[in-house]
Amino acid sequence: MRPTDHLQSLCAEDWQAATRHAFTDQLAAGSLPEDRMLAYLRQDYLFIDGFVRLLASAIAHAPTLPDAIPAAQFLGLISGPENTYFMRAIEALGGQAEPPAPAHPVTAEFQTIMRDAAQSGRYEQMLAVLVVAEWSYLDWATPHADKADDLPFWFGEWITLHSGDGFESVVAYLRGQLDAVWPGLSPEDQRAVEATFSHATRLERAFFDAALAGYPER
Ligand SMILES: Cc1ncc(CN)c(N)n1
Repeated sequence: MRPTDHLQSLCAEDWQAATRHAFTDQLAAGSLPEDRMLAYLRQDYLFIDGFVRLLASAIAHAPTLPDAIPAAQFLGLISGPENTYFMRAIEALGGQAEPPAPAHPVTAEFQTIMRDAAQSGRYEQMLAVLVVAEWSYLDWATPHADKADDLPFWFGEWITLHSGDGFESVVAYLRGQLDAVWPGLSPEDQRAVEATFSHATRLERAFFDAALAGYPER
């Protein structure tokens, strides 16, 4: 079994809940209330801030230039077309990206694990969070790809950004990096990757739970 399949199997229930979620089902059906999509995008824009820094750290820790290049190209996509999508969608939904929204507790926890992974100096820890973030989005978005063109752009482009050949190759690359480093890790470091992978998957599920509920005060 590939190491990344092993990691996913350890948190199968959270993975299933995160990738077959009512939030994304409603998004793909076009029935998600616009205020829920706006609130989600404002929280996710906070997530992207930490994600960009984490991806930059992974680029810095990749063992060779060929290992780093696909991540560097993906960073260009996030900071280019995806960033522009956030700007356009938040504005079209009647909101504003600046000043940033206050972070919901789930968003804050995500920011913490991304910062911890980025600052750990451990490539496999960075990859564990990156693989969950991109693979889980590919998994939920792919079954809805054929509906994207018929939806308002704030729903449709969010599906398109996370499906198709280009995004599949991003996920294949990230999984390939983690699969490649796994056999060289000590048992202790493998357990640490398992913990981070499961934590990140739990947070992906909780992020959609909170967005579906409209970020109620706790
Ligand atoms: C919380 C979360 N996880 C993953 C992704 C995919 N880039 C995202 N935009 N937001």
